[in-house]
Amino acid sequence: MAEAEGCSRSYSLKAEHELRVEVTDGRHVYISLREGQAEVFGSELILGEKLEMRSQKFAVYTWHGCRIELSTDAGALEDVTDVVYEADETPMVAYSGVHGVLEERRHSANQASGQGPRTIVVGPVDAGKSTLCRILLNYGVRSGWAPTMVDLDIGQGSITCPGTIGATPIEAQVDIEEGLPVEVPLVYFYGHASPAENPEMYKFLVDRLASLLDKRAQSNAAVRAAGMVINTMGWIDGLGYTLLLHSIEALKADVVLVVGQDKLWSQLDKHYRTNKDIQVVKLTKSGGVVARPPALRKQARVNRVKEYFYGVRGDLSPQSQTVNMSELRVYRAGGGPRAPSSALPIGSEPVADPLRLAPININSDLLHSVLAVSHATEPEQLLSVNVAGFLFVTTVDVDRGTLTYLAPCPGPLPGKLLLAGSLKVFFE
Ligand SMILES: Nc1ncnc2c1ncn2[C@@H]1O[C@H](COP(=O)(O)OP(=O)(O)OP(=O)(O)O)[C@@H](O)[C@H]1O
Repeated sequence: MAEAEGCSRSYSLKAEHELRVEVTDGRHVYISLREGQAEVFGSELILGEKLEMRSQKFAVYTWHGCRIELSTDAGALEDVTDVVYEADETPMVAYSGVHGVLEERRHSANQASGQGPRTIVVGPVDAGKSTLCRILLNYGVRSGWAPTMVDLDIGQGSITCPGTIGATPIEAQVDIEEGLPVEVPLVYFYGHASPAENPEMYKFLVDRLASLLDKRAQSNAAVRAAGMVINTMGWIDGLGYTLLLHSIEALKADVVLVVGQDKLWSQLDKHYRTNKDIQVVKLTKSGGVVARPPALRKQARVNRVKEYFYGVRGDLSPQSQTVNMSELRVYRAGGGPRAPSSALPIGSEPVADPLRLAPININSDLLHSVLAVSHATEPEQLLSVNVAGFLFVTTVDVDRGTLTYLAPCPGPLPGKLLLAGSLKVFFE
């Protein structure tokens, strides 16, 4: 049978327009800038360079007009994309205005050897928070800074595996094909997909991350002046709102960007009205943001774990290793009682201590779990020390007393202590 031929289509975009492309899951399309200038979420396209966009939902935006070509290896564009359309209304002018304000603050901080803007992006799910963070980070990089990206969204994990919070300096524009750089991020393992599982532990880890970032900023004037861009989770009601306030304060955010919900903006604006150090700004959500139903969100989590082990392009070779269970020491937080009943007032129930670490028996419950390998040398340090990497449990053989895991690279583990949560994913 003859192979299907590829196709290409050209799009001429007017100034301040964008081409929105939703690549079908599991498919890819190529984009290439043919004339003018354009960017994808703040990362500039290079004239003539052909980029492969896999399963991504993205927009090519132009400030002054451009010509873009979309092409396939085989078959029609419609076979690999859910939708492609041009939009003339975008919030990019407002986003660029925010960047202008952050720039002024960075320059003032630089001159005074002070702290640059610590910007936190908040809003409901599917508001375009991660996208706005990426645009602001890219604009910061293009202006010569290396701002710190902080990710508090444990559900998706834009820096590394889901179930974590972390930070990484952004020194170059975010790679359009690969996403955020994953080298040397500072990562803490929370281990669950929702902060509701153990809110005290979530707060503890945010505090820990914040204090390390403070230390880093204190010792480096350039890092301090460049500031931070902080991405948050989309849970903004009840406990979610309380955790959001905690994150704003722990990370000493002074610019709060609210995307996609007037109610949240109004709540935060009221809450910080008397605080002259915190500016709350309302921003419009882009009409291009693609909503993900819970099933797709779950699938995105699985894909993210898979990417950690196999790479975005599937070009990494994780190692499968089988070890005796006795060689591993796995702990979980939040297990044991806070105090024995006898020590509590009559009638009160012992409450589980959310930060207590307890060793766990290795059995089939751990199958398909993501485990964090800690840099900690003692179990007591497990929550306060960042993680070195992750393992994925593929087989537990209770009869033989062995456990088989996937690790990103061969050789001995960088640490002997492991942390487990409730995060499980299923992939072949
Ligand atoms: N202008 C746009 N055109 C096309 N796709 C877009 C545009 N803006 C954002 N998207 C896509 O919409 C999806 C959701 O956006 P994003 O991840 O930024 O939202 P979020 O608020 O961070 O989501 P979450 O609820 O997971 O926190 C992403 O796949 C993103 O690439």
